[in-house]
Amino acid sequence: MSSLSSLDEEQSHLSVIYGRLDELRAQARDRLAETQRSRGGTKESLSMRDAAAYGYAERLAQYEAVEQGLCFGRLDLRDGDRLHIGRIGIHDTDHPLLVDWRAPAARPFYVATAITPYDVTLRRHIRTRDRTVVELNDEILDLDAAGDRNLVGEAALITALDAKRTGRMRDIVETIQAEQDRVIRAEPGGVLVVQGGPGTGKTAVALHRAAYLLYTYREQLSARGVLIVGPNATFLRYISQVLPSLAETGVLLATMGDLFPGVTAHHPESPAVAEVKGRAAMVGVLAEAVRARQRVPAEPMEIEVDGHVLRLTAADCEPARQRARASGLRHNLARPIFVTGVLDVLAAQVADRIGDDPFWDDPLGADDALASPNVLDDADRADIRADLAGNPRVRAAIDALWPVLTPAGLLTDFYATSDEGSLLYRPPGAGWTPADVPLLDEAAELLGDDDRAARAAAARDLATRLSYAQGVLDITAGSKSYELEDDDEAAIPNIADIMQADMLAERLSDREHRTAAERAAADRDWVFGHVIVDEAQELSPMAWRLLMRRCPSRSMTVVGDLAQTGSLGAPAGWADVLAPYVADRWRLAELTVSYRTPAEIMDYTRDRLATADPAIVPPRPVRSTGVPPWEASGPLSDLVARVAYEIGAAGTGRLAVIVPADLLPTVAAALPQLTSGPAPDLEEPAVLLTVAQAKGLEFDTVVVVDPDRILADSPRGANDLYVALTRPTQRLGVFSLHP
Ligand SMILES: Nc1ncnc2c1ncn2[C@@H]1O[C@H](COP(=O)(O)OP(=O)(O)OP(=O)(O)O)[C@@H](O)[C@H]1O
Repeated sequence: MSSLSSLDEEQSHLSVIYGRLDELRAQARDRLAETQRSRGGTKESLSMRDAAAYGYAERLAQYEAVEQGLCFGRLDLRDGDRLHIGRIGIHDTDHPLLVDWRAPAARPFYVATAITPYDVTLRRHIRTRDRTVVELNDEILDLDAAGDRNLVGEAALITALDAKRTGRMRDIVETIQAEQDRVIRAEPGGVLVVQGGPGTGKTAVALHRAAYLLYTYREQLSARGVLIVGPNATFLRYISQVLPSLAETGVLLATMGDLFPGVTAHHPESPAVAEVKGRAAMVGVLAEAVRARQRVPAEPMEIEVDGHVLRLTAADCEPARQRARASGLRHNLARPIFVTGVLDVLAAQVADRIGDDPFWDDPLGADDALASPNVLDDADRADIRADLAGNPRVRAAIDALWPVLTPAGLLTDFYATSDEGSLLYRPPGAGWTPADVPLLDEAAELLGDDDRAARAAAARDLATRLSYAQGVLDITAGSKSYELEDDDEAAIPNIADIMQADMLAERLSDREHRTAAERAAADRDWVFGHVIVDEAQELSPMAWRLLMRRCPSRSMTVVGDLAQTGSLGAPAGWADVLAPYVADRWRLAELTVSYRTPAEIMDYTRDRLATADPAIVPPRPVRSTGVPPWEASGPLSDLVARVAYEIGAAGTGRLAVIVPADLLPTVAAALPQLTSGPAPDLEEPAVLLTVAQAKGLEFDTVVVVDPDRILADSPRGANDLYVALTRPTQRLGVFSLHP
């Protein structure tokens, strides 16, 4: 396709673009160095300088990240204009050298067809290696040349799809297809559901959408950040490098287990337990658990104060409890109302005793007023209440009735006091699981923030920073007396001269430098500008509640495939998920073409699942390899030999063996060359995974072990097998183990 003169022409333009990139890089580097060198100034100017340094460093990182494949396309327009499309926008002094793929002007590169050419006469895909143009692919967009296929940049697409996998997902900016582009560039408002079968590019689209939204709505979104939720840590590692531009501006990649700050929730648990924890009914169960911890004494409580016994009965405390509950405040915030009520009861008992005037109805003379049986005034009563409030025994009694509760404390106690035979029973001290996170979040909502622990932690943090800052100042002051004996040198400002310890401590807190994502990760009350949920079919109703709390604007992109649902108790349809939050005000976009899995594997998958679940209809494949899947059966030794052969055939590509969860130890022992474990390194040549671990991933070659067992292992067995069979990009083997 590429003639020498076109190659030369593109090469010279590419060299100009890289030349400009080098200039920009040098500028950013110089400015960063300059900023780092400058010293002194007010607290504000120091913090502005830090922010500027951070910006330059970020820009430099971005320039580094686009070194490979900087420019990948060209559009020739009807009016004679020519646009080069690339990973970032680059301008010369007066005109654009390269248009960012996210800019509106770049859009025709992805959507123009011969039928709807958007004024494009030629679309060129430019393939480069390092800084050299190696191949051009041109499409003339005129109607006569249009075939029946509607793939944009087919040659470049097929090259990308055929490429060997590396264990990391790659960006698709060079070959985004029109149906994908529509999702990527859709308006951010409201909930957009993207439904598509395996390999239709849902994850790729979700990530590119995040990049697009941050580019286009930077003002609104970079302050609040974008949350991307994925199914597990391995998957997040797999996608984390796709778009370096995402790292710049506050995208938080997280699993559900990461979404309760301060809690690490990656402990495993059975799907059946996770299902129960995920039910919507847990909202009422937890609310009841909180009410059950708002007590009145079952038996009268006796509290000894200063040698006298005070009594609290259920009848004494009930009005206080009712008043506190009726306030509508959350548990910890309503507590002071209860405390006040109980202290009133106790103070009245004390006042009755010590203020009792035994002669109140027995006048001593003309000026002994016959008014009240009690000689105490309001100030006396206030003192009594204050004394009682500070009394440890009174405090303990109140704590027993209406304790301050933390989400973790409540949930631990709730599990430990559940029926031992029930799925929810768990002794204290067991680790948190991902399904606990929405419950912790729900508990936090019910309890109201008692932020004493957070405030104490902040105070401790400040104290540490202060002492560190003081240490820095002491060291520099000490070094001054050693090194700077000469008066002139002593005039050079030292850090101790320009900064007080508290100022330095504040700078060390790094507040201004934290991106929205970093701040969001530490703050349960953070509200994101946009939330993207990948593998959304797996989320429980409780998980949805948490996510909706993080996104009250409901600016969300929900990406998934109901046919790949593995979790028990997951929704039957997107309407079920969304109705409680947005009624029917959500949009659906469908992706219909599978870019990952070749026709031979898709045909096999459809036939294999036809009886297990005829409702599963694999998406239309975009290419074929000519290599049909193989089936075999035999003892473990045969599997070992088969896998060894496939590892050889995969060459530099990646291979995965996917097994039912309970077979993992046996197969791992027989095939030690496979990497396995809770967080396997996908960049290794060959890995061993369960179906749950393989979700969302892909490999050049996949061997699925014991498909019948995968089918039988779970009520969602057909969906699990569908996931397993659709992971390969090139070769599939299916092996049934016989003893
Ligand atoms: N337009 C495209 N150009 C090049 N590659 C693409 C394109 N769209 C998707 N792909 C590739 O197809 C593969 C599948 O994409 P992705 O993992 O995003 O699919 P998915 O729909 O999320 O799949 P699953 O449901 O199985 O998780 C990836 O390798 C991705 O890079």
